[in-house]
Amino acid sequence: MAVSQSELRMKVIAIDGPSASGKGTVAAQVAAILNRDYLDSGALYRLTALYASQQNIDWHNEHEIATLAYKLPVVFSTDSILLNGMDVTAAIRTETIGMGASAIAALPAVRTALLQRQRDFLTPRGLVADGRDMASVVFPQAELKIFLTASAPIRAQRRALQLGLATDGADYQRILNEIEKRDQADRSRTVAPLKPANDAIILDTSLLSIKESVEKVLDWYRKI
Ligand SMILES: Nc1ncnc2c1ncn2[C@@H]1O[C@H](COP(=O)(O)OP(=O)(O)O)[C@@H](O)[C@H]1O
Ligand SMILES: Nc1ccn([C@H]2C[C@H](O)[C@@H](COP(=O)(O)OP(=O)(O)O)O2)c(=O)n1
Repeated sequence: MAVSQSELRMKVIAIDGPSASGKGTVAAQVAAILNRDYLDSGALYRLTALYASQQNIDWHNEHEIATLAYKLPVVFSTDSILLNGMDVTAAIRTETIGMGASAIAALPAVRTALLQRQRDFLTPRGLVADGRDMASVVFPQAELKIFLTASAPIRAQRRALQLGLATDGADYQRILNEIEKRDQADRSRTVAPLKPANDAIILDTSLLSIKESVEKVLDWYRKI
């Protein structure tokens, strides 16, 4: 009997999860080991938020931001991201832009505008994609779906270390507050909220090293 399109498994490993859980790090390493492309979908939301702010467009202006998102002039290369010819690799990583990304990500027209752009990253090489809705919306036929998480205090410590800040005191507390605020916003929105897909495997990395987290994903991949 013929297999319908909806039954076909896509050569995609979807890795979703909350902020600073390690999705990007694990997804990029798994992609390199399996010789696949890597999609950092959050970067597209961050780029859209940055582009809007550069043009003084309010992050709640759904129509204008969706229009920008459709024509985002972005070039991804191995170690940099160019927006309109400008290197914005570091500029999109600030927590202000993270909050902006989270705000515009709640607008349905913006998500629709970025949908095809994300799907276009899939080539015959295969893809490892990280974000919030890789498994539920963008690649529902992904061959493996992981929901990567860790406790909020551990994620805040990881983010602090990543930014070269102390893992206690005022900086840590501010990062923890920002992480919890963004998680809450991403979980409670009506479109594509942050939550594990029904068929996702939950990987809590609170007590795991990066190497162990990558190994877990590869172990599951070998079993599919
Ligand atoms: N399992 C882990 N154990 C310890 N640190 C980790 C682990 N996974 C990721 N990290 C570190 O946590 C930080 C945040 O990871 P990142 O991949 O940027 O998260 P996300 O993409 O989910 O926001 C990075 O500095 C990364 O090296
Ligand atoms: N697939 C995605 C990816 C990101 N987003 C939104 C929600 C997030 O708070 C922001 C930023 O995402 P990003 O993955 O870059 O953020 P973190 O690295 O996890 O802190 O974008 C989304 O709604 N859907």
